[in-house]
Amino acid sequence: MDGSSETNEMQAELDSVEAELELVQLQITELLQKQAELTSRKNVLLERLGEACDSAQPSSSASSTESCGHVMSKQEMQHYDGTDFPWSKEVVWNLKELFKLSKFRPLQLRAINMTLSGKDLFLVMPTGRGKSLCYQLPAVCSKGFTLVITPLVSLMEDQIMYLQLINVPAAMLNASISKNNAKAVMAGITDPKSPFKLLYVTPEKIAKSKLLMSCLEKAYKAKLLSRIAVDEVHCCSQWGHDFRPDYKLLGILKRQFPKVPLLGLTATATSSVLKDCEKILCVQQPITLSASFNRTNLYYEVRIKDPDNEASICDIASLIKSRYQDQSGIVYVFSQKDAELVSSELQKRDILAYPYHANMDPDSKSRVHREWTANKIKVVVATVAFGMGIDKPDVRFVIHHTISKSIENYYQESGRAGRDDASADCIVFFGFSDIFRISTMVVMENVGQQKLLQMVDYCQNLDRCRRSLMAVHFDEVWDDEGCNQMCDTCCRVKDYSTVDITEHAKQVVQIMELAASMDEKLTPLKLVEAWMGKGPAKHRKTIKPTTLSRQQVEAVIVRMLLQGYLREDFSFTPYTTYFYMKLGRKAPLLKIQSHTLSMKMRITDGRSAVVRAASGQGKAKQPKRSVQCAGDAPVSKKIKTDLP
Ligand SMILES: Nc1ncnc2c1ncn2[C@H]1C[C@H](O)[C@@H](COP(=O)(O)OP(=O)(O)OP(=O)(O)O)O1
Repeated sequence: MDGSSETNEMQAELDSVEAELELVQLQITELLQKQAELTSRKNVLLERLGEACDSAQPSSSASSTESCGHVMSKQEMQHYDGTDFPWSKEVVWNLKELFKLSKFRPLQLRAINMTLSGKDLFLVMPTGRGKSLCYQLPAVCSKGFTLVITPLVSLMEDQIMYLQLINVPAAMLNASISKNNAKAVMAGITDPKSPFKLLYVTPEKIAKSKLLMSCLEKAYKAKLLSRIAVDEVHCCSQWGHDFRPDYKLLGILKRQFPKVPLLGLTATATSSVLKDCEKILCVQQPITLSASFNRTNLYYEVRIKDPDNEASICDIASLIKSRYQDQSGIVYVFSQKDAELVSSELQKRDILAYPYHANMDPDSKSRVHREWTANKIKVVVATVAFGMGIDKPDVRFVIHHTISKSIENYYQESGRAGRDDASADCIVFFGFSDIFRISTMVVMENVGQQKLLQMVDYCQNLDRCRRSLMAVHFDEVWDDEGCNQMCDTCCRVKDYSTVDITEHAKQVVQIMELAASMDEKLTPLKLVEAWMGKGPAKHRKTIKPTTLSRQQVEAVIVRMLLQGYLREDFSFTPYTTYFYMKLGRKAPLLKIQSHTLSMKMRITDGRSAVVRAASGQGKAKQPKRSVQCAGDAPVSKKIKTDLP
């Protein structure tokens, strides 16, 4: 054997050893990932178990209290649920006489007593549970005024309207108010008689107005600045789902006014997001109060979306007409165009539906909002622009025509339902092509893809309680019992089985490799077609068309995407973002003989019935349609989506 062939042989062996090592590494990574997931679940369960066994804690369901740095004992916590503080009489009086409320909801009194005691606090409470009261009521019971940082002008306006109604003086500073008005408000900040109890400002104002900061400085010295409330506090963190750059500068408040208690409020922050907010806002050892996110009165359901747009709207229309006749609801859509289209299609089917999106003029928007609130309009077909500040108590359904971009977003959007604590339904229509429409939109967002895939995972799941899937995202554990059959998976008879999809997945890999060998990129639609033997002839040469149905084909592709056997690949032009499929980091594992991949699949044709009425309103029991999900087309970046 000459030297060069020996070298070639060694090189070949080295390549093969390296390839094998890479596979081993992948397997190790996969196992480590699994280990981390299980360990974290174990820890959460242990903690919950400990709480449940702790007889000193009478209620284990509704709340938990932590403090970063020091841990507050349960007794100490409970102390703040009491009514023997110097301000308690005034607090209770105002609750009843001013706010016209009969009693506190879970954690409200604790939060109010803590902030009135001067503690820095993060209050994590589901949307619609009454966070605002936790700073509005203390504001009324304190000298001077409370500074409230709010991201949206519309939110401020709503709050001020409400406060005026109950005779609580409040003011706001934002770009939309007149110069004279702004001047009067600035003067009020330093007025010892405090003409307002709450001052609402945008984070931009804090970041940009030196005059405002100097007025606040004077108010601080005169002890007129009683409290700082930062609404939607998760906007501080890039890890939150709604990062806003101006929030990052709010650390100045605690640096300039260290003695003023700060209250951060959010409906969606995880503990890591809160840790980040703590640093950004320069608060030391804040107490975190978290109310349970479990909205027990909401029924969660996922339906497969018809790939034909008109048919999908038709499905929604018949759902509304059969289940929610004369009831109030929201249909969330992906784009402004969808809002116009879906609402007009619903109107054609005799449903009083109107669109709402960011591109409408302010008058039309507020008219739709007003008339819907007054029940003159039954359904608002909206983009996510219809979000913060929507506080209609009797919303009986929130239907998503397109999936949300994350579980957190979904939780918040669907959470507009059932604020009056009566039953309400939250239904998502899950379509294959929608995944990629949204994917191109969130591609530039930090962890945007990851969050979208979590949402997809939620939708594709067949066997786990939807509540428990959501709970993970809020560091909570809600078991199936806690669901009380208030989601479709807990209601449905078991109509799925675990199917070995290894061979199918290998076929997909083969198609991808064939396309790569032809220097061709495949969109999800082209991949589906090639696998089903419908694409261009060149794709069909070596690969036998699959025997799976289109719905199953799409399900396998989604599974492979979720599990890392496939991944997204984007290509950008100034006007458009194209989405292609690529082999994922786990694809080489399929070359190993012993490696298998499985997934849960429906054993019926998808027509299994939901066995229980949805929300106690005589609904549900609707058979699931057996539909096929469409593939994709490259998505234009110019689609107006109102994504935040
Ligand atoms: N103790 C209470 N009893 C009855 N209703 C209450 C109570 N506290 C608040 N509410 C009502 C007032 C509002 O109509 C509704 C929602 O309150 P709100 O403070 O706007 O919620 P929130 O701030 O937690 O929601 P979001 O996250 O959407 O801003 O609940």
